Amino acid sequence: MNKPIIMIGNGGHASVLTEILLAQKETIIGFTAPTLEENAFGLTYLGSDEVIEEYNPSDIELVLAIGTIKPSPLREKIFNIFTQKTYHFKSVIHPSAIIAPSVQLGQGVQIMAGTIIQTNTTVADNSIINTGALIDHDCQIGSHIHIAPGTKISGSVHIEKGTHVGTGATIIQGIHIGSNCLIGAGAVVVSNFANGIKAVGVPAKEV
Ligand SMILES: CC(=O)SCCNC(=O)CCNC(=O)[C@H](O)C(C)(C)COP(=O)(O)OP(=O)(O)OC[C@H]1O[C@@H](n2cnc3c(N)ncnc32)[C@H](O)[C@@H]1OP(=O)(O)O
Repeated sequence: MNKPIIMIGNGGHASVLTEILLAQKETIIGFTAPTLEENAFGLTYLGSDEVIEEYNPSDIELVLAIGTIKPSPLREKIFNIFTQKTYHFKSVIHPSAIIAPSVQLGQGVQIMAGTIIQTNTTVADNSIINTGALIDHDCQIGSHIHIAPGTKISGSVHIEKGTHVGTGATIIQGIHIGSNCLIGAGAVVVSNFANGIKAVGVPAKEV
């Protein structure tokens, strides 16, 4: 039997994940947030993140439900704090996602509706592949990455940890993008980018 879940976060991204989990008949104990908040699905407010430690790591699973719009250390920090304490982050995968059998997924990945992930691609821990994103063959998507809605990533692209690829961006084949980069919405990436770069436009240029 699946373990009951605690959601960390209560924004729009949390709502999308909650709806997937409820449709999959998962049991959600409640959610954590810094302060008492209403929840769109009537989930119970448990308190701030520290309350999680009242639960035995072997009795529950966590879902990191905080969304991001740019590189942010927060998701990585929370993931590391709780995995070091032996808590496990559940992956959330929408049933409409098409994921090739050879794809390797890390812990706590979130694969939203309408995504396609092709042969031999890897998606490492705690990354979000958001609604309708396409990732073709042999890509390496690092940990703590957000591939925003509608992004198109061609074959053999390597993206390092913590990078945000903005809504509707396109990346041609074989590109390497370093860690903690911000690729703007709608950008067309045709050249490599080093760590920490912000790039926008068609073709994408560093800004
Ligand atoms: C389910 C979800 O919602 S997930 C969320 C997904 N969201 C995203 O992926 C958002 C990605 N973010 C973006 O594209 C942002 O516009 C950013 C990060 C590239 C720029 O944001 P900021 O740093 O705040 O820049 P700001 O909005 O002040 O604009 C600065 C300039 O860049 C331009 N600009 C901003 N974004 C882009 C873009 N994506 N492409 C080209 N130009 C851009 C602006 O027009 C402005 O130009 P100007 O100086 O000539 O007027």
